[in-house]
Amino acid sequence: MQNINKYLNMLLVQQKTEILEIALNFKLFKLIEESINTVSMLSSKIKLDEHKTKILLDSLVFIELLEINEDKYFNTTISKQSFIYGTSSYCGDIFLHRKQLITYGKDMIKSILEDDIQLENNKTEKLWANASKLFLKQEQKNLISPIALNIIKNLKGFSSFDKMLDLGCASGIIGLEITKNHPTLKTTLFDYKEVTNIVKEHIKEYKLEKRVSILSGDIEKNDIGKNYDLIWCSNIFYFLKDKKDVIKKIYDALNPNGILVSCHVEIDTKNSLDENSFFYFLSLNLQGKDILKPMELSNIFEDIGFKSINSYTSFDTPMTPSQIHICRK
Ligand SMILES: C[S@@+](CC[C@H](N)C(=O)[O-])C[C@H]1O[C@@H](n2cnc3c(N)ncnc32)[C@H](O)[C@@H]1O
Repeated sequence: MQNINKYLNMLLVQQKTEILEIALNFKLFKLIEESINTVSMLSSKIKLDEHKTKILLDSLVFIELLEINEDKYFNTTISKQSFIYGTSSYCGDIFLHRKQLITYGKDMIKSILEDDIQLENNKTEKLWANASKLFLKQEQKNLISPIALNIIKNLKGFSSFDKMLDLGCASGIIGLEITKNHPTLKTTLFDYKEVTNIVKEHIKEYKLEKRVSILSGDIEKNDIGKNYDLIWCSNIFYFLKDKKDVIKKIYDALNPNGILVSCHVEIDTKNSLDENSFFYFLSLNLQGKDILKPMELSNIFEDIGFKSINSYTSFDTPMTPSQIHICRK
């Protein structure tokens, strides 16, 4: 008889995520970095009894976020890099937000058994605007921009690009980081109005008011500008009713030889390597938003008329691998 440990072990993941959430909310890694790093010191600082504090710390050792040496706890390289509250590379809110999404997703999953639950559209814009202030800003700055920069700096002709568009920019940080890394590039950041109100603040933070402007609206209904040498477009196609229409709009907005870089999660339901992606997108999928199938985008890019399409998988994108398509007009 085969054992069922694979399925029983799935239940343990929840304990680990709860522990990390508690540690982040206590700003525990910051305290440890400040040498408040014994059970008794931490217990009095976070006002938790010593027995429970020790359990919390030992749990974090098991998930490799802390190390113990004699009676002192120390941050590991990864917790130093990503979980010390207040540092510029802090990614704690990304974890907390995604945990919240997954928890919210549990209700969606129940819709398999119940009537349809749908997100209202006007709420969606507000949700993206709020996410753009904090977690998406952190995620774009620390996790996606380095990948985007690496792709874009290596594009032939990058130094002579004049105009770029970041379509569905959310916090706008990806477009801002690309602009910051080019001496003269002029950039348009496009998203819903409620979202671009937040983007304005980020343009000021980067002091790029002279080179970066905003266009607001609905990608499917409104003008996205023209004469772009480069269009960056990541993680937006899942939300569109007619992808082909929008991709044609992108094509028309590019200069001859202009480049579209598309970065999205594509899921092959028959490929076990896509298991995490499938489950991450499960609640969105249940809300009626299509997951992208392999080849779906590249077929559209080809149909629309892109001359060359260079595609590969990036395993560095947060949580799930993404398919990168570099398409030249
Ligand atoms: C998942 S976020 C991706 C943000 C960013 N491109 C990234 O990769 O981090 C999706 C963004 O697309 C925007 N978006 C989705 N559908 C849109 C539409 N129809 N019109 C304008 N913006 C849209 C959302 O407001 C949100 O900011």
